[in-house]
Amino acid sequence: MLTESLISSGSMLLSTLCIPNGYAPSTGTGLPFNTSLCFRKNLRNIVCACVAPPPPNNIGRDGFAATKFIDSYKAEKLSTIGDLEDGSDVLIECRNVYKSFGEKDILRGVSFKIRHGEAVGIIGPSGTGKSTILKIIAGLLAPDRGEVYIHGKKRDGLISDEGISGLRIGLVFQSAALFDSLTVRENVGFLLYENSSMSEEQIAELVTETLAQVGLKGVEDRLPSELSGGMKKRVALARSIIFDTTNETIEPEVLLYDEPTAGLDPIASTVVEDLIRSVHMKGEDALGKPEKIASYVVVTHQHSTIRRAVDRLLFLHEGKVVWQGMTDEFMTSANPIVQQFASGSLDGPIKY
Ligand SMILES: Nc1ncnc2c1ncn2[C@@H]1O[C@H](COP(=O)(O)OP(=O)(O)OP(=O)(O)O)[C@@H](O)[C@H]1O
Repeated sequence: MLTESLISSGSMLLSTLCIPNGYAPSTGTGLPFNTSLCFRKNLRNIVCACVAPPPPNNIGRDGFAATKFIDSYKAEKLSTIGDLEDGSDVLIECRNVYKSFGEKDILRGVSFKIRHGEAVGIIGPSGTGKSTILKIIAGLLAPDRGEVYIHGKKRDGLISDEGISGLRIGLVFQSAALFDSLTVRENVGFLLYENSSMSEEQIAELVTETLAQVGLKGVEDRLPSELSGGMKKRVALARSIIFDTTNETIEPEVLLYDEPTAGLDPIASTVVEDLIRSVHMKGEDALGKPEKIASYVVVTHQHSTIRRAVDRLLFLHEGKVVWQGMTDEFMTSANPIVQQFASGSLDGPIKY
């Protein structure tokens, strides 16, 4: 069961995150709980429907606002994605977020927005606070200062906040964080067994379908210990994308991936990178619009993941976003911090 300090209120969240005795997953993060966090109260739908990742406000080209891009984008897309000016397509915003651990100041004024439909990567040197910012977005850690807005609503505490709803946020940990004593089927269907009114047969069928989506077949009855590292990551991915199909409201979803390809060989990395892309843009409704448009954020060190799985990058260094831009700008940036990181050089402003 989750500790009181993490879940102070919000019965829905309590039941969502309740972990039966003996099922504690190994998160590798010191966090004693499951990875998918669902917010189901007071549902509100997002009305905009864009397939292509919309450009962010104030995309920095080495610090300069990309006004030209935004202007041309506005002319082309405003009719379909809603008003960029009023921020209605912003799902998550971190505003001047600070976080320290003891004497260590990790985040020192981090600000950015994640818009509807975006695929965003967070990169930066080790220990710079990338995982910390994901945990703050997911509501697993509270910032010391600054604000986090989920769907336009300020989050005052942790995941238990009442009134933050209509947005499903999943965090896929660096380690797959599966429950060792549960089968793959039970791991993937965990939240549905716990929270939905679906029958066991329906869940089993959906689990099989979802596993097929991530390229796994016939592994439902295996235990995590019987899977390779890459397979475990795919099972974790399946768990994060499974939805209650009997629930009429499809919530927009933001998935947060913490180093999803760490420790994988290049081909397994490609498989996971392509999966991350594919599971988010699938499905069309009767009007041909995407059924479930998700945004996602990937923390990664891998160049292949940057190239294949994300469109926009935030570069975190010394507790701040020091650069942001589109992925194709990353390799050509004149910013010395970015250049050093992209080339892996020992010479430059980043000191180890
Ligand atoms: N719960 C915690 N208690 C104390 N220190 C912590 C805690 N969580 C993170 N830290 C410290 O904060 C710093 C940032 O950690 P974080 O995992 O966010 O970095 P990162 O940028 O994701 O690193 P990496 O790229 O190596 O995974 C590290 O020095 C880490 O040891």
